[in-house]
Amino acid sequence: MAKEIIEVKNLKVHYPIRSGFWNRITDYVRAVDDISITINEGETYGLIGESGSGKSTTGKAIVGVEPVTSGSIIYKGVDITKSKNRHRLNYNKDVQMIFQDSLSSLNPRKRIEDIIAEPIRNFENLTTDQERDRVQELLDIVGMPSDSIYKYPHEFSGGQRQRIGVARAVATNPRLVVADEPTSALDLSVQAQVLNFMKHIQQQYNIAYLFISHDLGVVKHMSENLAIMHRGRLVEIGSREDIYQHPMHIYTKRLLSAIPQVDVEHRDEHKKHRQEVEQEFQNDQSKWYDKDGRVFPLKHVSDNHLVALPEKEIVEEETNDKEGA
Ligand SMILES: Nc1ncnc2c1ncn2[C@@H]1O[C@H](COP(=O)(O)OP(=O)(O)OP(=O)(O)O)[C@@H](O)[C@H]1O
Repeated sequence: MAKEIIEVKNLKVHYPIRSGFWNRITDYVRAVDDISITINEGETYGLIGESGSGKSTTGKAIVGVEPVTSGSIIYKGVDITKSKNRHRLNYNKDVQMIFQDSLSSLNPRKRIEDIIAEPIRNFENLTTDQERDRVQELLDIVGMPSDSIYKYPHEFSGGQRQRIGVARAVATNPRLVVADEPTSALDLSVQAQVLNFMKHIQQQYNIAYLFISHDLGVVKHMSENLAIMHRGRLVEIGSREDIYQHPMHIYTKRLLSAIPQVDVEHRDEHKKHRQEVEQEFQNDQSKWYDKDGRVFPLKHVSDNHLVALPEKEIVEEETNDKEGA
């Protein structure tokens, strides 16, 4: 059975909105609103949703760079949102992040050697020679030439910088890497290369990824499990098969229909399907949200497949399944 590495329970990150003469809090942006996910050792867990759905905030809260409003993040049996002691220190070593924009996330004034060595220096006491060997080894793992250590981030292409970002993220030998849209700024062909070597590193070092993306197409062959996020909430959670073969929420179906079609023969058919799904999504919004305009809580449709629909809809889905069987 898969061993879990991290359990996020009822996570909320709310930002106050202030207004008026006294600058009082009048409302909150519910960037993350009651999210629960479990990531297993060595797996890729896809967190998917459109811009503004709360994916990055979830990722940053897990890494610990965004304050949590409520909820818990359990690592090795400890809630790290409450623990500031040595458990927390190990957590900072074991959980790392890769960012979308490698140009702004890598310090432009530092050489690659220092960029990659920085996280190692925070947690280990290596001699200069040991440290250089380690950096060389990491560069080798991500397929970068050894003389890269003397260079600066602007001397590399986007794809190469992303490799350097990955080398930095895995430098401390982490158990979980939160990868926030790591390929979305790259050309398609480079995207595939980066995904391939991320997969390769994962297998070699048994790293789990929380892979954040707006595109269900990108994570299709990477993720064992996926969570679909919308308006700060989860609308569907399931295995790769659940999400790609049996999507239940209209929002998941909409994201699936947005995957670009390479198959020229079926392009018109795909376009028509996309329009139908979009129409369904727009037509009956009241069906997908509660009276306050919020996404419904998740409910089980099978052991690991959960969907955010009103009770009535789920019963109908189950009945249909039985009828079809
Ligand atoms: N520091 C902040 N203060 C106030 N609101 C914020 C803050 N950070 C994020 N938000 C809001 O929270 C919501 C979720 O943002 P978030 O960046 O997590 O979404 P996202 O799904 O990652 O989108 P994108 O891919 O565009 O980054 C958005 O409405 C955003 O404007």
